[in-house]
Amino acid sequence: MKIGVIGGGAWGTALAQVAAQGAAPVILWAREPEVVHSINHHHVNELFLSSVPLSPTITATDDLDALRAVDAVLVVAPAQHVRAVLSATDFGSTPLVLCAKGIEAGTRMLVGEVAREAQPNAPIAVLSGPTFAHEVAAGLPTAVTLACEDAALGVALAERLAAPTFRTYASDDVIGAEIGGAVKNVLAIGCGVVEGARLGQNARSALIARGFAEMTRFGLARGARAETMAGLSGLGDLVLTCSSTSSRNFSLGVGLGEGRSARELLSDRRTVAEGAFTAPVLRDAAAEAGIDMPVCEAVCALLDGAPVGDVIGALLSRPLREERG
Ligand SMILES: NC(=O)c1ccc[n+]([C@@H]2O[C@H](COP(=O)([O-])OP(=O)(O)OC[C@H]3O[C@@H](n4cnc5c(N)ncnc54)[C@H](O)[C@@H]3O)[C@@H](O)[C@H]2O)c1
Ligand SMILES: O=P(O)(O)OC[C@H](O)CO
Repeated sequence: MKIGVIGGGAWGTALAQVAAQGAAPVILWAREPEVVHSINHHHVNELFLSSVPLSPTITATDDLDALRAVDAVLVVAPAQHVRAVLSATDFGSTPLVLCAKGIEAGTRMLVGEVAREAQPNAPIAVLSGPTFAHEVAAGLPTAVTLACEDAALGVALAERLAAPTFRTYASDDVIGAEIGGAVKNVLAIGCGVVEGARLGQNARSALIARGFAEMTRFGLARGARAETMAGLSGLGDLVLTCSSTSSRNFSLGVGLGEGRSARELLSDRRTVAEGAFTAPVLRDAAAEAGIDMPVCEAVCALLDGAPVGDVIGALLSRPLREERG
């Protein structure tokens, strides 16, 4: 199975490296000419993942049509750009493995829904889990969920993408895998705020647990399974992303907690913090569906510039309730 990758950011590059194990040829589309040049001439992605030498069997291109000849395409553009890249060419019935974590602004669609609209003939799978790109590219042990409604295709993709240090777990819960990845980015911003404002480890754990309850409520309402929310692509990724400044979302939250503005923190950055885009979309989708998501609402308020003390005070002064659900 020849693999193509859309997106030459850190994650697309790391996944290309995984797919190139055993000297398999991989073709990667990158938007930035300097990324194409750096990979083809120096076997490294200087711009987004300079820490790891890449397999010489990875070829970069600026021509999306070059990916029409592969057997499966990993879609690793940021969530807000997936529609544009998938609308630029016709992938026919080539399977698309969606690796972005977010919800599209405006439509409130998950990336899978966007992909089905843009490429109606392509079977869809989702790859998600606790995966810092630099660790995966360095060959550190990692496990992910590979969700696909077509069980046979899911197993084939899981086997093709597995590597000695990259373990894939097949699932048929596509929506659950997507929702975990999208929601954890928003919660990671909240945990970063707790860190930046020095609110303590107790507060961070409380936020992870209550945030997980929100993620699960939202997931179940959209048809996800509880076991998926508690798995690699849900709780697993939530814990990772809420624990480390290696996370761009957590780091954004740290900056907010230190009193800097989202506008300042997000200006001029080349790398993506998906949670900043997903947070208001998630808040609105939850409100429309009558799903209580106070932590996500708090993150939106912080992104909008509300003082940390006011937002935390409002969260803590909510009426006491049972923990259940
Ligand atoms: N980095 C990780 O550790 C990691 C791990 C798992 C999932 N992800 C997810 O993968 C997706 C991509 O993140 P990343 O970390 O590879 O990106 P990145 O932050 O390393 O790089 C930014 C990417 O955005 C692309 N981009 C910017 N503007 C664009 C546009 N107008 N159209 C198309 N592409 C554009 C750039 O070309 C580049 O590929 C995100 O949804 C992220 O949540 C990232
Ligand atoms: O750096 P972040 O916050 O985008 O997180 C990267 C991955 O999603 C972690 O699994």
